[in-house]
Amino acid sequence: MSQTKLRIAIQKSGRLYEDSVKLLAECGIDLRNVKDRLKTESDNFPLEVFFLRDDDIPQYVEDGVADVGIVGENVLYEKNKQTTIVEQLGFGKCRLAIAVPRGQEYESVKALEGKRIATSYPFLTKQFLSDNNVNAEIHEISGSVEIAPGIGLADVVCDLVSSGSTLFMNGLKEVETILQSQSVLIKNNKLNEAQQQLLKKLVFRIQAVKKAKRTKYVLLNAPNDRLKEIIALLPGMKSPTVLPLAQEGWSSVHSVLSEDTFWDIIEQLKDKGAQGILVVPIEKMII
Ligand SMILES: Nc1ncnc2c1ncn2[C@@H]1O[C@H](COP(=O)(O)OP(=O)(O)OP(=O)(O)O)[C@@H](O)[C@H]1O
Ligand SMILES: O=P(O)(O)OC[C@H]1O[C@H](OP(=O)(O)OP(=O)(O)O)[C@H](O)[C@@H]1O
Ligand SMILES: [Mg+2]
Repeated sequence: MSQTKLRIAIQKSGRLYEDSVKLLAECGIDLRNVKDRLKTESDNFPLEVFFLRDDDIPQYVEDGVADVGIVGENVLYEKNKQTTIVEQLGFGKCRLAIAVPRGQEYESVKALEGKRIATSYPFLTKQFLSDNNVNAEIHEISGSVEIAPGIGLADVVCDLVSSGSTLFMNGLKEVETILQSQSVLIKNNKLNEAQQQLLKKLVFRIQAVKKAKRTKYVLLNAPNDRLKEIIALLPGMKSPTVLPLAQEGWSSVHSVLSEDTFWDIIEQLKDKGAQGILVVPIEKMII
């Protein structure tokens, strides 16, 4: 009997391609010949990879042509297919927003009444308008949305924004955020037992990579007479490791710190007499 493989759909090229392939690599999954291929597989994990347009990924996962997929929440909610989010992946962060010409006054969503809105996200735009009881005309276009007001195609746009520089360059200002988005791993709703087991393995690895990215390994030298205070500042995975230094009266302390509290704790450690603080990245973190 042939071995079950998990089939994953990722973007063929574009904003999510590199991060998706990198994530698989960080999970220790080697892919054969990625370049210019529409399909490939791994030699060291039972995984087949399909490279697709991101717009098609939710449909393929709903249909079970692919078991799982990596796609932006913006596309996932726009396509409105029956799939389940398994894990947020933290890349491709952007927002879907409404923008109007910079010189135009805008007080509330009512200002959109009767306007022509250019967007590649008709479903989400319609939903936003109807939630706000606004009637407007939607013009669906597949790209270069931000130039629409400048060429007389529309009065307003609803498109993805990250740094805001595309809006700025086209003389537009952001007035409403419809959705905050990042890439997510989605799954088909009817995976069999074998597929679910493989997905569990993949998610376990993804979570270990994600945790490691949020944490740092810290090594420092502490004077023994302040060791207690220094240890009290450090969480560690269970508790910090303490080893005697060759120089009497000093210890080496090792711990794991989360990115959120990192700088704050480092400052306090210095105040308490810690020296020679080394901060090292962690590749994987399994708790
Ligand atoms: N400026 C941005 N910053 C961060 N993430 C973004 C940005 N623009 C888009 N994204 C995210 O990346 C995804 C892919 O964007 P991209 O521009 O590559 O899409 P596309 O041109 O529709 O690609 P495809 O050819 O696969 O249809 C978007 O759906 C969104 O989730
Ligand atoms: O706020 P910013 O940082 O300027 O990013 C926003 C732009 O990024 C995306 O397009 P992309 O550059 O991916 O090109 P595309 O039009 O080919 O999708 C999006 O459609 C916006 O146009
Ligand atoms: Mg697309």
